[in-house]
Amino acid sequence: MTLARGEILLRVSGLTAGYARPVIGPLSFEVRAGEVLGLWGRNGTGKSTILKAIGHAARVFAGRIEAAPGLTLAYLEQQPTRFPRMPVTGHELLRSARAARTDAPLALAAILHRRLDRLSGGQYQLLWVWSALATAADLVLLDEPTNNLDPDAEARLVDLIVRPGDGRAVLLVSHERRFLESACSRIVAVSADRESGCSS
Ligand SMILES: Nc1ncnc2c1ncn2[C@@H]1O[C@H](COP(=O)(O)OP(=O)(O)OP(=O)(O)O)[C@@H](O)[C@H]1O
Repeated sequence: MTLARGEILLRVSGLTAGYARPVIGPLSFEVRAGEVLGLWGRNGTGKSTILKAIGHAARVFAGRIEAAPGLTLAYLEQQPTRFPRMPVTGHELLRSARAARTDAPLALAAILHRRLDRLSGGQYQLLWVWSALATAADLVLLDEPTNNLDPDAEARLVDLIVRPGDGRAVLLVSHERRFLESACSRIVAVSADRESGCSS
């Protein structure tokens, strides 16, 4: 898909989402090409549920999620499963994720030849996030990508996310306001109070 900067890629209107019962909403926001949008809220407010609803893994009770025609998504769930003890390397992970970008930052490039089950939690997390960012997806959904990261690694994560791209967008979920302020061009606050929805 050819992306024009500022074009709306995803529009969420009056969304109420959940599982057996609604847990979040109503809320509305849009994601535009080229932006990094953050969804901020306290633990348990329903941030992950919003991403799951976008990824068709949670139920939509009301409202709409509209994607631009042909939009491709990459979705990284919270707390990625560690690979089992197998001789799978970072290079192989990127190949299986169909990573299109070859400009991995040096710190990551240096560990790509190593087995995934021998990386530290932080190294693994950065590589895992890069495996989504390096795809050709138009919109990358990242759920709590700071898991396992110390402040230095968190700064490297911000560098990965804000790298100049080709118009694709990132939608980030986190309870860490400071991290979102470093990484995002815009932040939407999500409230657990289902009457108050959200605000930019
Ligand atoms: N699969 C599920 N089935 C039923 N309820 C769920 C399910 N997953 C999450 N919930 C509930 O939905 C509510 C919102 O959870 P969600 O994970 O979306 O919040 P969150 O804001 O992402 O939280 P955190 O910051 O702690 O990750 C919680 O009350 C949670 O218990």
